[in-house]
Amino acid sequence: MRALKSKPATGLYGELTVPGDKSISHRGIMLGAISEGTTTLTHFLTSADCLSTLAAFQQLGVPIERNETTVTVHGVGLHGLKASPKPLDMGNSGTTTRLIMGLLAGQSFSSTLVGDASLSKRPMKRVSEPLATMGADITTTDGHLPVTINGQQLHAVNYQLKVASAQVKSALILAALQADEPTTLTELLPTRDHTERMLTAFGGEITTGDDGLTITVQPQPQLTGQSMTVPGDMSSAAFFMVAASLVPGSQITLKDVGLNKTRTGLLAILKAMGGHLSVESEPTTGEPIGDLTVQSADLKPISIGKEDIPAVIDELPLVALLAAKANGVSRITGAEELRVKETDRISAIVTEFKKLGIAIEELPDGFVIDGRQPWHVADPVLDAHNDHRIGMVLGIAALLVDQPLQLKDADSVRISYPEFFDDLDKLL
Ligand SMILES: O=C(O)C1=C[C@@H](OP(=O)(O)O)[C@@H](O)[C@H](O)C1
Ligand SMILES: C=C(OP(=O)(O)O)C(=O)O
Repeated sequence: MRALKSKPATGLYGELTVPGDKSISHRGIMLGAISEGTTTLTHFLTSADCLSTLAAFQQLGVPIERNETTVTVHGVGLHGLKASPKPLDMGNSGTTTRLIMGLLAGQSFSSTLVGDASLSKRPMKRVSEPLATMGADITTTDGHLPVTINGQQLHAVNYQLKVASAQVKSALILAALQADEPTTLTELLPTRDHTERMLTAFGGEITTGDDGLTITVQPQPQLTGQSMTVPGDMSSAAFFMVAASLVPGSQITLKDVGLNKTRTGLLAILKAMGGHLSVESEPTTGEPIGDLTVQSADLKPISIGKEDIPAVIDELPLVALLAAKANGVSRITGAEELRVKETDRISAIVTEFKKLGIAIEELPDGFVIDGRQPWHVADPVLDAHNDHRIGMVLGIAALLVDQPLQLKDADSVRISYPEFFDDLDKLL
């Protein structure tokens, strides 16, 4: 149990560089592993999820060294991975699991994937079924982990994705690299495109059509190791953007944050709600980055739906918190994917926000929140539900309450942001 900081006497103030992007750190290891030569990742995210990816690739025979946040991957090429003598432990990481399934489906050996209790409840058929259309031989346990993958020669497909998911898309891209012919994938909505951008940087041939939805992958590329600095994680910066917006008297600057437009839904939402936010982008050759300055503001309510969700999927608990302080009724719909994250995030947010007396109504695919109702703490013991993002949003919510609150499972922040509470203290 952790005692949370309650309402501060003054606002949040100062500058902060948040840790590296989780999605990009995972992909850096994976693409580095299947490239020829050395890949160096600077500002790598050393959270539990990314360390699960690092350990899994070491077990697949890839030499990888880490010195604090610098990781060196000695690539073995697309055909150089080796069977692991024991099951590969995915820990809590959905991204590691789904992407590695696509990669291992085309290898010349068999693999077994296991994970923790939360990950073992999350759906895996969304990946095994489309991979099966490419000839993959994957057995799940009732659609879940443990999963066994018997590597096969894969063949190309023309596939329409059934869920708006960058993890499913990326699994199919990694499988398509090993197919016999070019593969075409069509997304339902644009989702984060780090795999496409990074694959291009490593020498792969992948194109996205003018519709932004149709992706063509050329098979059997010669990938070459790269050196890259991982941008700050927008999904981590988001906690402090929301804290600074809501705690009166705040002004903070978050340095070198990734500004890929498939990830910046929260910036658009905060602006539409009347937030005080300025963005100073920096010129780059790779992923766009910039500095974000946020000041506190009085917020208006917002309505967001299906099309808005992918660019803000991991920040939706924070959108709910913004809504809980806005001067009207907000509606968040089309977000049923939240029910299959580390916990059912819709149910967890509703349960925990009700403990703070927030007027929140649960919908099958989101929430309705009336920010005009004053908060009244009904239960001071909050629960992260073993979910890093729920734990962190509750850590920010506590700053809006002037009585002591406790947090159960606070340690879950190690999954994506081990230094979260220390970094929050720096700004307080
Ligand atoms: O591809 C990725 O790196 C991720 C994709 C998203 O998941 P879905 O693909 O399930 O939407 C996101 O929620 C997750 O944190 C990271
Ligand atoms: C859903 C998340 O991650 P993953 O799917 O990789 O477990 C997340 O980080 O919020």
